Amino acid sequence: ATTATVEELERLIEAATIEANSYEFPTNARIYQPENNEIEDIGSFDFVIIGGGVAGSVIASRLSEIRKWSILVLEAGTVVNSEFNAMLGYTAFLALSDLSWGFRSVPQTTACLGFVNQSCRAFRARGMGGTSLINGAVYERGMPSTFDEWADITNDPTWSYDNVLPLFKKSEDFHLRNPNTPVEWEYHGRGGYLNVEQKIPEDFMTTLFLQGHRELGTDIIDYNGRSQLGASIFQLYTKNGRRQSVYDAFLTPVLRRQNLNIMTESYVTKININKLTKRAKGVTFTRHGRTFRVNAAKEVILTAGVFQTPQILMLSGIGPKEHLLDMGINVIEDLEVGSKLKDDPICQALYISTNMTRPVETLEGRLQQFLNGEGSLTQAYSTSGVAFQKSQFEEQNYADMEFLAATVQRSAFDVRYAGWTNETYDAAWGNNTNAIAINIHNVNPRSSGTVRLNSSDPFDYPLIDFNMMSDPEGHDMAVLYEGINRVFDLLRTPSFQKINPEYRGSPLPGCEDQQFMSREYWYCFLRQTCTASFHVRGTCPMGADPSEGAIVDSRLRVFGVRKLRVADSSVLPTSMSGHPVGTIIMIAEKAAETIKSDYLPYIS
Ligand SMILES: Cc1cc2nc3c(=O)[nH]c(=O)nc-3n(C[C@H](O)[C@H](O)[C@H](O)COP(=O)(O)OP(=O)(O)OC[C@H]3O[C@@H](n4cnc5c(N)ncnc54)[C@H](O)[C@@H]3O)c2cc1C
Repeated sequence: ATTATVEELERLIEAATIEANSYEFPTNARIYQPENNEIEDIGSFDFVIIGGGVAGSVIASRLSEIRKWSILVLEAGTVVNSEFNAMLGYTAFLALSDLSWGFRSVPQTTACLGFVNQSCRAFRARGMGGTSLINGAVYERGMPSTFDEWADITNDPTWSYDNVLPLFKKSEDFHLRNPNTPVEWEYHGRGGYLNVEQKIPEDFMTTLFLQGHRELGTDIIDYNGRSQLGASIFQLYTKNGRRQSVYDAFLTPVLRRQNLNIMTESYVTKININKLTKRAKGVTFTRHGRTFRVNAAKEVILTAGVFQTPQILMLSGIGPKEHLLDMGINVIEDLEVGSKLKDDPICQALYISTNMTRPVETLEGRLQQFLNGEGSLTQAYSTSGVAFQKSQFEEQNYADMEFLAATVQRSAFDVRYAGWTNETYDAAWGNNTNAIAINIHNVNPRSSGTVRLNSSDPFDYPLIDFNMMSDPEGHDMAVLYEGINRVFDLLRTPSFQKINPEYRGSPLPGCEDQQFMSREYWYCFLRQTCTASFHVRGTCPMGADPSEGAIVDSRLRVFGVRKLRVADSSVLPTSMSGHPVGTIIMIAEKAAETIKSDYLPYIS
């Protein structure tokens, strides 16, 4: 609920627009640098959690249920409490604000070629709630068989879908707002911390998207039910149309717990590990120009996200031996940390002209709708239709393509947000009018990249190399090209034909030598326009064998180091074909249950 008025929201939007259009991203973390070399000890907590993001918030909430345990969360950002942030419709503005770490990839050679410096944006947020402060709030779990595969990879049946489904349900409070959405109730939870709902009212484009898919013979499904394959409507973890960060959902209700301690603006530089016993003893962090050391009586739990979790491990001596030695860091454990970075390439540049006229909506009208929990500002994407499909190359039963429909307008802001070069954007846009875009994700790619240290200085940003669409067999490119053909199939359906769709892009810079709209042209188009979808994972994958690249075991313990767990997006051992927050929350729930069973003998 809010007491804000339309006028107050208008003022917030004005201020955020100015900030988003002028914000310069930091290129390092020097704002956290201490003023001197003194280190102050601040005592001991049972569990020290590094990073109060999605996973960190869930784990802190669940561990602090045990009143005799003291919990400390160290988070680099602050607690964010702004009415502006509640409006999902302004999500892109939040990524261009000081909530954003401002990471970018190193220059790429196989994707993001039409972006400034051939670099993909790598948005991550700081603040309690982590990247859920700036994300699209889509709630999705992936295919049930993903988790059976995780059980095989880890040799641990507790990761099978039957065993993790109760954890998904435990977190969830599902509400059916749009009755057109099929729901398989047995897969949904009620009464959990995380409200899940759909945007209302359903917009024209969503209805059209579903109708077009029906005409192609695609089932309309609950993608969080028994199968993910089909077309559907987004499930969002918003509450009455307002952003609900994972901090809002899991920690705000329990802040009164005396054993729960949260220190914001606290930047962790190192996990302190006894070199002889290889036991994590505690953590060093900086805060307001000073350096502190805190002891972890039971464990250190690392949830600093997919880029900074591996960075902190490497700074602490856990990582690929050669790389650590190059950086002048003493090696405590030689593990392939940061060596399997994965993100899903997304092509958002397939703009299609239509004869659709948009309903005229005033800002005041949209804000009024938002205050009633409805309308375009309650969702990050312009429409709610989504389809998960299998390409001809997918040998198992996973979705490897995701399609979203968007209504779009030519906008300098989009260029800035995505990091396009103007030339590529202008050519992709071409002569479009009343455009829509059908976005294509490859949600099960084979290519992977790396996260490495830039130096041994904890205030340098890590080096992020996505290396998307680089697999030698060309599988990822072939899937995306099939995606382009499927978009044109959708546009040929009777429902879409009514809006007179037409491709009116111009030849892209760098692709002039290819015959326009030939297969070779589209391959070039994809390399120029595909970028990261921010569903990054896998920098510390879970597995059974560190010699095969696993960093944590099935109980999320770092191999070879005692009293240290990793429990965030870094540990996903495979893709879960889509938007990861639902799965990361489940992993965090499982981490908390595992820790409880390790320390409390009466819990099995
Ligand atoms: C623009 C955008 C849209 C997205 N949309 C969706 C979506 O709709 N649905 C979905 O499922 N996923 C979405 N995602 C992805 C999703 O938000 C992330 O996968 C998820 O938040 C990762 O959770 P995490 O716990 O691993 O890390 P985070 O949530 O990123 O949390 C890590 C926390 O650690 C803190 N931290 C890092 N380093 C330090 C340090 N040295 N010291 C102290 N604290 C530190 C950070 O400040 C942060 O708060 C989106 C991402 C982006 C960027």
